[in-house]
Amino acid sequence: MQKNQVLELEIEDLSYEAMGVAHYEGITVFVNNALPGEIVRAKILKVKKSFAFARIEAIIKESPDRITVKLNQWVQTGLASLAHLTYDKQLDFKRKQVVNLLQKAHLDQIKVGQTVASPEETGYRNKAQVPVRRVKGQLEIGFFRKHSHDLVPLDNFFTTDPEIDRVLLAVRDILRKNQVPAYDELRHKGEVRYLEVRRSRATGEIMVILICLHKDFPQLKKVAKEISQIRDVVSVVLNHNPQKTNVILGKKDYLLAGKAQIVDKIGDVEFRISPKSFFQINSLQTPRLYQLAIDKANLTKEDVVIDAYSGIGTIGLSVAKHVKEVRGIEIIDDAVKDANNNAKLNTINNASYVTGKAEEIMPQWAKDGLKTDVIFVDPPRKGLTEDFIKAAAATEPKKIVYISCNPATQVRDLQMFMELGYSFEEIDPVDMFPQTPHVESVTVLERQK
Ligand SMILES: C[S@@+](CC[C@H](N)C(=O)[O-])C[C@H]1O[C@@H](n2cnc3c(N)ncnc32)[C@H](O)[C@@H]1O
Repeated sequence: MQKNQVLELEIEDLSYEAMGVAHYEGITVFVNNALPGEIVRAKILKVKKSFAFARIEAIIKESPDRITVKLNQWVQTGLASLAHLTYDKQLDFKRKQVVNLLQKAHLDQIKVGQTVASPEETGYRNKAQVPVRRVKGQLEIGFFRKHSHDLVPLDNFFTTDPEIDRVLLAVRDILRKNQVPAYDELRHKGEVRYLEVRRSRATGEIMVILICLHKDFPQLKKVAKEISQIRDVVSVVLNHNPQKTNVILGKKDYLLAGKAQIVDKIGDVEFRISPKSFFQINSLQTPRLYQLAIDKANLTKEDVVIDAYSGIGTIGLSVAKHVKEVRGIEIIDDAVKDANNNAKLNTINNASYVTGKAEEIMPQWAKDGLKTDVIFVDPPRKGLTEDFIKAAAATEPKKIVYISCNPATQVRDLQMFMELGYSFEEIDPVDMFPQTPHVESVTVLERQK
């Protein structure tokens, strides 16, 4: 097989990154935008030892599950790389990810529920973070083409709340009008690197964050004032990122206009959200995810609960009214301050949060003899560490509720809990990210007597 060769391929499967999978002369070929059951003519873009990447030149036989996507760029950029598949089949694809992982781990007896559909299939995101670059002489916002830093200009972000799109475009036009230079990555020059916009579904409040190379530039005051006049914008913040790096956010935030936080709600609990706070991005699906976890945990008024990887306290504060006490652990100090303030804001007196690494605090608590009834974990994609898992098991909770945004690390961690005397019967996938291949999943581990 050679680069630029054109081959006829039969697509057998979808990879976990939503690429069509075919085989040719013992080599696995990943074909962008192709669906199982399709026969395509594809051009080879890159060849490695045992796999290759290809692009569709023509679809010879089309899948009945393919739908026409209004803007090809949504799929090309990875913004919505599953948008060409019907929503029902997207849900099946996510369930199958979990089934395959369990099979690989020889856990075929575990039941996998149907993926819980999102109430909204598009326009569900409460936050957008988009690059700003100069394209053909003009400041543009958009998304990078997959595996590159070429900006594809966009004015409709499809999975984002349309009210956020409205503000993104208004800010883009203000930057253009005031001739603010976009960031130039090659020369490490210019001003605005990214735009972030967050919107509360509950209150309609909008926060705009300009992520900039310098913390000041000549047009900044005027630009901030004009942005603050866009309808529903209540907070304008500058995040200063002077580094030559792919990391989006810098360390420092400066309030330019309005308030430092916006208020959102999950169920009946209010949350103040700061620029850097992690907040689940699918506003309507989040309460369903938490309710599922709460129902599965069968909480009682006597329970002492740990909320590990707690962010601004969303899970712990949502369960506080069902239990005796909640203790949270989170690594980002600002998020911990927000969590404790959010407890006060909602007059929740039985929840408190501490700053630290969950894998260090948990062993300490275990050593101090803490007895807990239920531990909720909601770690980042890399999952839990061995130290955390051992310490969690050593505190002997009756149940461990594991919410995960990466079923691969979740299944790995569940196997370790099994070795330590815990078992589980079922995993429930929940679709928090329609049109993308991301899978969220929930399971409850129970201690064996
Ligand atoms: C997937 S988020 C979940 C946040 C929260 N439970 C929610 O649903 O909004 C994971 C959180 O874990 C935090 N985190 C990452 N590594 C951590 C660690 N080693 N110890 C404690 N928290 C950590 C992150 O800062 C982030 O807030």
